[in-house]
Amino acid sequence: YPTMAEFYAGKTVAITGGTGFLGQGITEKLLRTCPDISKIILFIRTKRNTDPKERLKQLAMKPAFDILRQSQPNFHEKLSFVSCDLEADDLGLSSDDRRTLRNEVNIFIHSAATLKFNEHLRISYEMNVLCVRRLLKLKWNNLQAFVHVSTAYAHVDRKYMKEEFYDCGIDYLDLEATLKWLGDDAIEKLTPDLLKTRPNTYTLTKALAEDVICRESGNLPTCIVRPSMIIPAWQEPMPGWCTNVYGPTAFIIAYGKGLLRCCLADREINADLIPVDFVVNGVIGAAMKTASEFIHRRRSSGYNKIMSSETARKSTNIQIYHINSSTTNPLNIDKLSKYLVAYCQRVVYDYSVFALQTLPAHVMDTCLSLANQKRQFVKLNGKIQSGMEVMGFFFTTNFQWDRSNADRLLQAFQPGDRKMYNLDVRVFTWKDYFMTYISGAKKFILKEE
Ligand SMILES: CCCCCCCCCCCCCCCCCCCC(=O)SCCNC(=O)CCNC(=O)[C@H](O)C(C)(C)COP(=O)(O)OP(=O)(O)OC[C@H]1O[C@@H](n2cnc3c(N)ncnc32)[C@H](O)[C@@H]1OP(=O)(O)O
Ligand SMILES: NC(=O)C1=CN([C@@H]2O[C@H](COP(=O)(O)OP(=O)(O)OC[C@H]3O[C@@H](n4cnc5c(N)ncnc54)[C@H](OP(=O)(O)O)[C@@H]3O)[C@@H](O)[C@H]2O)C=CC1
Repeated sequence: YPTMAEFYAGKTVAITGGTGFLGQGITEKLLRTCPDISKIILFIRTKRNTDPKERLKQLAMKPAFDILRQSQPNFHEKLSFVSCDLEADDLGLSSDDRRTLRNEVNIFIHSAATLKFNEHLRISYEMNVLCVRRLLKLKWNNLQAFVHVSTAYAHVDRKYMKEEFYDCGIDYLDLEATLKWLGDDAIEKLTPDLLKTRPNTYTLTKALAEDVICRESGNLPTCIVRPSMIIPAWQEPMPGWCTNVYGPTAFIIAYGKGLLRCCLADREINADLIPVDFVVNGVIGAAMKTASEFIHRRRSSGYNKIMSSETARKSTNIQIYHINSSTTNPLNIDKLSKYLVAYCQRVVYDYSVFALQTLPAHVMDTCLSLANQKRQFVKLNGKIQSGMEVMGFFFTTNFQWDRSNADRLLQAFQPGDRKMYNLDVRVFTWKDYFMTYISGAKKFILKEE
């Protein structure tokens, strides 16, 4: 395998979700560490009346690029965009942009998704599953790697996950046909039956998307990266860097602000959290390995007929990489217990929340009202509790992951790259990292010094 910088020299990379947390990290690292990369094309939609062109400008000003801006002030010249709407039939792409993508893109990274756990199944399906089907059909002429970002929690109907495809129990073609004629209310009623033991529509649709990759990617050089819960950066682009409050981040902030005291969690479980820089390295490295092997095989790429799920799973050579922490550097929730009260029994949790959070929130709001100020604590407490409801499943269930493939991926990197694109989480201690996490949340989310 070549070095990462050699591999990406002269390459055109396209990224969906480039405006998101992981996408920003990937874009920054590629530009900073692979100086001869030709171009990065970001899929950007119009959002809150801001068009993609303006959003790209705003993106280049974001903190993710602060370090890069110092060494390469003109880095934005390598960034371009295609205007998209990934929920639309034609992905919202113009015919010119389709042509550009078909002919120019060498590496494609699909990171866009809706991450809302409780999203309506129709929206979650369209964004997380149907969009993947549409992207695979783009008739890529020069593609060397198609990297699909999934999640280590895609198959949470199991307790132990290998880096392989699993039967989802639902055929996405059947589901897609059903969603076409069912109304939104009926879908909502049917959703619990479809989820079975899964906690939410997010995990179901991410699992179905993997089935799409398995059955429909044909000869395209494809791989899947499954990160666990992505949290602020350990080191890159800067310690603590983050852009959202997903996963435990909202709770850590709420805890720091004195709004959270109780957690619906089992102390025995290992929390699988992974700083974003390791995931960025995994995606960049997986693309390099997939493409290098593809170039070596000199197989023609192209879109094939859809295979049955079982045949596809038996015959596939698509590599899957678990980028996680608990396999090699576990974080036991018990270690957090001096900071908060964790209850795994529902009834005890409900009473504790009432006594330690809800009641004080009402008292505080009453004081605010008396002082003629706006009430806020009851509303905030409600948000924290609804967040805890959707996260509770993950805080009370223990999972284990095999990560042999991810370890082999690191071995495929040139010795000089193994540090710069490290995937081995044993290099930090959780105690030290948490100081970084907390100061990152303060700086990048709360905008406090
Ligand atoms: C010291 C305390 C430590 C506590 C630590 C506890 C132990 C840690 C154990 C860790 C175990 C491991 C966890 C594994 C989790 C696996 C997850 C799977 C991995 C993935 O693939 S990533 C997907 C991650 N997705 C999310 O995290 C999304 C979670 N959020 C949602 O689903 C929704 O936002 C939510 C919370 C249901 C609200 O939805 P909705 O009402 O429709 O509104 P919005 O989404 O528009 O958001 C409204 C409002 O809520 C804020 N928000 C977002 N996330 C949370 C949250 N987790 N808790 C509380 N509030 C949240 C959001 O920012 C919005 O705020 P505004 O102020 O803008 O209104
Ligand atoms: N964050 C995490 O903890 C984990 C994430 N993952 C996976 O990693 C990937 C990236 O997640 P992350 O970066 O954290 O998420 P973010 O929410 O930060 O980013 C999501 C990205 O998807 C884009 N997107 C969403 N809907 C559309 C749409 N209809 N059209 C075009 N773009 C759209 C968003 O664009 P816009 O800016 O326009 O909203 C944004 O760029 C996802 O596939 C997720 O499932 C996996 C495990 C854990």
